[in-house]
Amino acid sequence: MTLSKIKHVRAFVVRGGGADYHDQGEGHWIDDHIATPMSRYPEYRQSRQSFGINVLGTLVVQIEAEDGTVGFAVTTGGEPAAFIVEKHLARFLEGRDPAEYEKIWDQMYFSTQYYGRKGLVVNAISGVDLALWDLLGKLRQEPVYHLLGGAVRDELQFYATGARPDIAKELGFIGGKLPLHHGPAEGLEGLHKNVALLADMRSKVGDDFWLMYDCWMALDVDYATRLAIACHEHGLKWIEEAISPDDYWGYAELKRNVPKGMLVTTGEHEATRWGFRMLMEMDCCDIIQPDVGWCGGVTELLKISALADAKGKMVVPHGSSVYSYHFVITRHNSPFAEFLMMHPGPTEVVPMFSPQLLGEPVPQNGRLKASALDKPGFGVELNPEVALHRPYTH
Ligand SMILES: C[C@H](O)[C@H](O)CC(=O)C(=O)O
Ligand SMILES: [Mg+2]
Repeated sequence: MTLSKIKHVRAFVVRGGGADYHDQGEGHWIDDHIATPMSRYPEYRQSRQSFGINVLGTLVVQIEAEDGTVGFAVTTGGEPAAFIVEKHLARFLEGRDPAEYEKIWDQMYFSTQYYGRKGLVVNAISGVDLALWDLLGKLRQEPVYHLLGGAVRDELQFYATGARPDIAKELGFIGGKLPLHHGPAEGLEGLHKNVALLADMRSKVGDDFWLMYDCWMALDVDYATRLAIACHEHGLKWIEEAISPDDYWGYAELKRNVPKGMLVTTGEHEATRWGFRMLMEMDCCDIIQPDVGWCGGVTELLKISALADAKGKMVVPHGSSVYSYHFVITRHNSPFAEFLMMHPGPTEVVPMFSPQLLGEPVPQNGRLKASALDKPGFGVELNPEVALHRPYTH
């Protein structure tokens, strides 16, 4: 059966939250003195927006078929990614059958390899790939998770990322991941503050609730090792993205150094089967955390996940909202999912990519039924009240 062919690909930029979840207003927990690789400069320590974490904004990719059906997806990458989609990637889709996602991915990746491979270019490729899967689901009138093989369990269970794991526990999540506030440049005093915050949270949530630290690439192996050892008595379940994603050797060392039972996780800034192969073959971590909108999209995540399965590694995607939900429900080696708490407090559950998506499901009591995903494609629509800007055409 041939599907309606792809007529047009369009790329837009949107500001204000959504897929670029760091693009939030003042006073949001996600921009409150969180340790980063830039924390070594005092002027960029208090706010990540001060060094430009939110400069790009959200990329929206729309793919329209000849019968008028439109698939779309959101990711980060903003205007430069919109340029890449319109001026370079669109040619590999227009006039083609949407079911040819393998060939389309291959052509997008290898045609950009001389300036791409990771980062922004792979974000752009991911955005196109996700929009293509959304279109495919809408044309076939099936949710993406059906196209990926169907659910292997009835519901998803989530841990929550945010500044208030104690509230996340009350809301029914299985664990809470805190942002690390102080990096190596804040010395022993900062290290003690990091440990004290975890100890305080542990006293609030009790022994059985998972607590994790997200270090957002801010540390070095020595500091991360000391942090892990000091946090062990407070039951830190995992230490996430402790060092630079380029330092595979450092991750391998950290994994050897952390106390027995503590997990090392990373991968949200890694991309493609080759990047994740490196993480796995160098034994860098226990859980890989590809972001579905950054690692190459669903087409590439299927390959990454198969590799991880064969190596006995869990795949727990970073954020990614519906793009993660439709994937995680189909895989045994993805036993739970992340929910990023985008409420400024964060004291309430609000949709992760709010306000950009309509119909974006949220966990109830830390869980989401597979049936909540039972709509064609990824099951969401673009909020018509969000202002779209199309900087380039082709
Ligand atoms: C909280 C982290 O610093 C970051 O903003 C999100 C992240 O890395 C995660 O959810 O994982
Ligand atoms: Mg993280």
